[in-house]
Amino acid sequence: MSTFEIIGGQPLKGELTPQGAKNEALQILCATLLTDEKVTIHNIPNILDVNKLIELLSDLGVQVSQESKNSYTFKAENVDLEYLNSPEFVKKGSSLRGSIMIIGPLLARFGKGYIPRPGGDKIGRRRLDTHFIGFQKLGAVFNFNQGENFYRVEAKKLKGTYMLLDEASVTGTANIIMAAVLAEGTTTIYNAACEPYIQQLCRMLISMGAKITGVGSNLLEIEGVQKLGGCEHKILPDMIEIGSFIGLAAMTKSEIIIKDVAYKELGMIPDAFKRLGIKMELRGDDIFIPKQENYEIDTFIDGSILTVADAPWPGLTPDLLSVFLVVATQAKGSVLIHQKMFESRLFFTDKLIDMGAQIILCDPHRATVIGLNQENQLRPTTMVSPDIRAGVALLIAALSAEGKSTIHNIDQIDRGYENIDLRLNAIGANIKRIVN
Ligand SMILES: CC(=O)N[C@H]1[C@@H](OP(=O)(O)OP(=O)(O)OC[C@H]2O[C@@H](n3ccc(=O)[nH]c3=O)[C@H](O)[C@@H]2O)O[C@H](CO)[C@@H](O)[C@@H]1O
Ligand SMILES: C=C(OP(=O)(O)O)C(=O)O
Repeated sequence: MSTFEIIGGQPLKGELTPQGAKNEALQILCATLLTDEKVTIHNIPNILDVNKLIELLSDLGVQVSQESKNSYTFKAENVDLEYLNSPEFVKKGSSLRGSIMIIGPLLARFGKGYIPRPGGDKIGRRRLDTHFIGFQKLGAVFNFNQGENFYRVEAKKLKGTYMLLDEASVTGTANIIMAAVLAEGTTTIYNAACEPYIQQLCRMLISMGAKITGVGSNLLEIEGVQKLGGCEHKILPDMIEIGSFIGLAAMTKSEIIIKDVAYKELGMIPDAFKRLGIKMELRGDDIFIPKQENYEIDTFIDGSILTVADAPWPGLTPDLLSVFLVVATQAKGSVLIHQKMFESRLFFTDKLIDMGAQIILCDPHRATVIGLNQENQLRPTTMVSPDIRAGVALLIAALSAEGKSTIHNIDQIDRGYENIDLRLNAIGANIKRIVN
């Protein structure tokens, strides 16, 4: 387990360019399994989870070639389905969440898809029912071996149908879309997730020859086709990373320009930060965050305490609530952070309390933050990164705290943030990576 040693308390200044979006990349990479033709993907982030998935595809027989730093080609001409029965697959497949999305494409193209229980953040219950109920509705037979923790779906032929998803699951929707594009007839998915990740997946599939309407809405109609062809696709900038940088700038009183953010894909993220009092300016497609000595949390119109809560897109993404929480600790005013989707994502607040933050963890889903208005800085400390977003929130806290903090288990951060130490050091941070 590697560690970051951070000397915090200094403002940063400069430009940051967001990496390609982790959660889009995981979907797009799985979609390369849908064709035997060449697929070129640009702006792939160089992060742990994505690299693990690329390795898994390669183990499955996909020809992978890295064309430049962030561009790869994939050709799934000779997929080795036997690999799905190997112990190596069980080990690798279970090490990340995104691997679950190989099932839809494999089922659609080869009639079977297997996966061990996937990994990802331990942030509460993370059920997969939506995925498998969807496959069953398309005609697949589902089998879950509880002892082995192994999921299997098989189908001679998938048939389009109407389905109302039991929840707007992001990876579930992606998986079902990828199965339905090669099914016979029309599939209608209602209560579909519609994050930019899903929209991008649909755009990619359409460019491969799929017939999908309703992109961007929660009602998708997919007319199955016999075969998909190759394509070229560019991954959007990572909106979670952009949000993390906005929070970092405010908390550390830094002037930061975030380059090429694809602003119109950010949904309500910028406005949610503005309600915490963070000033920003859109310059072309860059976000300029000025140095701010203080920022004041808005109230609701009737004067009651603001709530920042997650919701399925176009609501606020749950992946940024940890960052909102840490940023609120130095704001003027109070806010209720309500993490509705996951029940174990707020426990890291203990560490912030140790650092001097005023937080009441009301229950596993809700934390009230009473901002310190930059009057008392957080104290440095030693901590362990519990999950990817709490990890980055703790990194932001450490960069704001004067003195030396240590964060262990930074693999959790590396899962989703490309060379975060080097990129932040380039604009004035002091982060040392200690590889154990
Ligand atoms: C690899 C990947 O893309 N991971 C993302 C994906 O995970 P993932 O696709 O696994 O998450 P899901 O969308 O399936 O669900 C996330 C959680 O929210 C709950 N839920 C979901 C929908 C809903 O309408 N109501 C509800 O309560 C689910 O029960 C679950 O506990 O989406 C999550 C929700 O945006 C993000 O946190 C993850 O970063
Ligand atoms: C929870 C996340 O990732 P994963 O779904 O891969 O665990 C995340 O990206 O915030």
